Amino acid sequence: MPLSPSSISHDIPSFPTDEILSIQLPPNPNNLSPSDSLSAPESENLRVFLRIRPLAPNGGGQINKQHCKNGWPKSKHGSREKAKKRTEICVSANDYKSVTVSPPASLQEGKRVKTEVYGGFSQVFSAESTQDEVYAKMVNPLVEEFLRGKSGMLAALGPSGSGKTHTVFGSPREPGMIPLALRQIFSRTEGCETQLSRIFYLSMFEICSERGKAERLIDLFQDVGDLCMQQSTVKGVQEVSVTNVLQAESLVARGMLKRATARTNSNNQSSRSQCIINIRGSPHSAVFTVVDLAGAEREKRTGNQGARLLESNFINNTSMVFGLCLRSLLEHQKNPKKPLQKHFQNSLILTVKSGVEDYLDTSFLLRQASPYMKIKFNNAEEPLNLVSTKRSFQAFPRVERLKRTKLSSIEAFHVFHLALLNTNSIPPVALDNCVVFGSISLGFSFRQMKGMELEMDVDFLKKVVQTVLMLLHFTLVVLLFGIYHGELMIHLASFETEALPPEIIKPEHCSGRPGITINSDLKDGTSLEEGSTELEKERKNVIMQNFAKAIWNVLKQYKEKLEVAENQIQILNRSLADEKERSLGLEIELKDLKSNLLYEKETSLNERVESSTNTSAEQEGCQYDHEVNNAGVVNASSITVEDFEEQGYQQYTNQESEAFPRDVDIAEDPNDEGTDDTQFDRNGSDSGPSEYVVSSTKSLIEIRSDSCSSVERSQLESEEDKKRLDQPTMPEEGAELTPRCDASSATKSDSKDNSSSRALNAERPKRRLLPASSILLKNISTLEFEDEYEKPKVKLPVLLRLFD
Ligand SMILES: Nc1ncnc2c1ncn2[C@@H]1O[C@H](COP(=O)(O)OP(=O)(O)OP(=O)(O)O)[C@@H](O)[C@H]1O
Repeated sequence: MPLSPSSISHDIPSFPTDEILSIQLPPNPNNLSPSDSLSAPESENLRVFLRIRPLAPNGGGQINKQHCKNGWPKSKHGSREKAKKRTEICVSANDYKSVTVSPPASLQEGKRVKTEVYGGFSQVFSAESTQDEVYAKMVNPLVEEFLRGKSGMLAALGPSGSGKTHTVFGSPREPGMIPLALRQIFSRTEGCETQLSRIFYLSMFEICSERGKAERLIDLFQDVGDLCMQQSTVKGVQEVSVTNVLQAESLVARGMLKRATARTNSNNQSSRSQCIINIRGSPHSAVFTVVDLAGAEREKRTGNQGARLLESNFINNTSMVFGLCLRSLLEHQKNPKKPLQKHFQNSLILTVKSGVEDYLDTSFLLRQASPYMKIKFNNAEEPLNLVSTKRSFQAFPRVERLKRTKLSSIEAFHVFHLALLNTNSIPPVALDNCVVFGSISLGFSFRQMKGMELEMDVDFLKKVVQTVLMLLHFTLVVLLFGIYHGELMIHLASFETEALPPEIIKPEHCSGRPGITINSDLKDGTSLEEGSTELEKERKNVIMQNFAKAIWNVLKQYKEKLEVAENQIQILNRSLADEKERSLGLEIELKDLKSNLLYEKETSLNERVESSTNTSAEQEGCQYDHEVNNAGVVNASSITVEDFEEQGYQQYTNQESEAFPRDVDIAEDPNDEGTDDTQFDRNGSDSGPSEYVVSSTKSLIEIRSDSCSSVERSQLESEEDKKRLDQPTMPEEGAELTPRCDASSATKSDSKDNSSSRALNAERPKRRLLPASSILLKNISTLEFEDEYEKPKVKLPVLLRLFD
């Protein structure tokens, strides 16, 4: 049973892109920090402290008896009520981790503001807490880390007059975090043997607004004019070396004197700038940074106008952008696969005022900042010397350049994080104006978009792989291998390793990546690099192996399919040869049938002609006793129907009657010669058909034919003849022919026979024979035929169609 082409299976599997892409790979060592490869990262939240400023005897920080220069005069209306309010508080510590914020009664009624509890702080410092307590719990760990070589940062954030500056710098009676830290630093190094180990470098500068239009960077230790910012780096900041705590404290005090402050309705000595202080151990050691941010202000509260108002706008903008940056870090928490790497010990101190008048400021800050506690970092242990390496870099790339560079999200966060935390160069830039922060934020969005681009690339690649393979199968497997393992990997690699700013290049960023080198003096970094390179090699091997396996499976499947297809082709070839043989046989059969048909036609025509000849003879008065003894086969190949029709029936009839034996017997009873029912009376040789009177009531002509005759054709012809017979000129049955020929005359005229009849027939036009032949055909059609080719005749149309 030959297989039909439709039965061939076409379910060739598509390229297993999904299988390949779902291959589980070991983690990329490039994405791991050195500590990751050694031990599980220690996750840690951003430490957020809260300090509640006590109520001032005169009403918090609003101690003005005389209104400030650039502020609206305070309204004296309702001062009694306000004095009463000053004794009320809006925030109180529940325990060392949470506070309750209660709105004033007036707000509770009108605006349905509810009491809120904020928890999760690293430590809540109540209004009664002292500077030492705050230092001990908040700054002491940072300083300890700093002395062990790990950088750290503390930033103070809060509304104006909430005690940021008081906390950071303090007063001579209540020294703040900086003086206390300096004391601790120098006290710990007193026992050191070498002088060098007791030298520390201090720098202090501020970023303030210049009439609300631009930012100014001012070195607070030296009068060297405004600092400039090059490639997002503050250039020209002077580091002053100090060898004892007194030097350091006096230096800081001098800087504080220089810092821009102004009296506002909220604070007698309100800071008008962001102030950054760096303490560095040695040229190649960690940095401890403290940031005293300018507090957000409410115009209504401060009553600022003019230059103060412009300052307020600047301060509020920077505070807002700082908050946005922290929120970006928060957003990053949603991606559990890419935790933030923390290279610095960092803390945030929130300061709030506890007065009921300050409810809005306090509530707003806590609402805004409490989520910051959820910011998580993975502790990334940093080699001691790395800080110094970082320190040696002078240029931090411009923000514009960041937009062009390709970084993974994690690296983008490194940029931001370092911008936030690396106070050697970044915070001055990061905090100086909203544009810089905004740009960093934009840069981050750009990174996220790049991440999307990567996903799109993978999806697109999948589609391309599937589509192209459907068309080109094997040939493109190799090419796709190149695309997948070459371009995609290259893309990923470039995505990850596109030039990082040198300042933030860390061993975990650089190891094993081409084009990025680590400072050769980093012994730890070098070993890490080697280990990481090996890991990456191993990872690449796994990728290659898995990919090769997938390709191998595909090729195997295709080979099987190919074998099946080849078998099917062989089967089809065999069945095709059989069909050809069959068709050849049928062709031969058809030829035979054609020749038989032709012969039959000729036979029938001959009979017609003979009949007509007999009729003519009878018409001439001669009664024929026509007996044909010859039997034979017509050589059909020498005759065609067309020739026959062209040359006339008669001619062929005559020739055939002589040349070929006939298979047709027209038997007539010799005894009935004289009384033959078929009598032809003839008036003369020239008599036309109109003169014939045929008596055919007892026509006993028997025609036996061995050869087949086309029934259909006979029927058609008989129909034509019928029409002719039905013509009114036809004689009726029983009608007698006149003149009548008797049998004797017919016998006599037998000698004349053929020659004379031939001559007559040759002259006689074709039409004149028709009535007689029609009669004959009519009779023939009523006779029974023994037709051995009956069956092939039925099949003829089918065969003919086959050879069309
Ligand atoms: N914990 C505290 N104990 C006693 N007095 C405090 C405390 N905190 C702040 N003060 C006092 O409150 C006043 C305002 O404090 P401070 O100047 O530090 O506020 P600030 O947050 O820095 O304001 P700004 O943002 O306007 O600079 C100061 O006179 C300060 O002495």
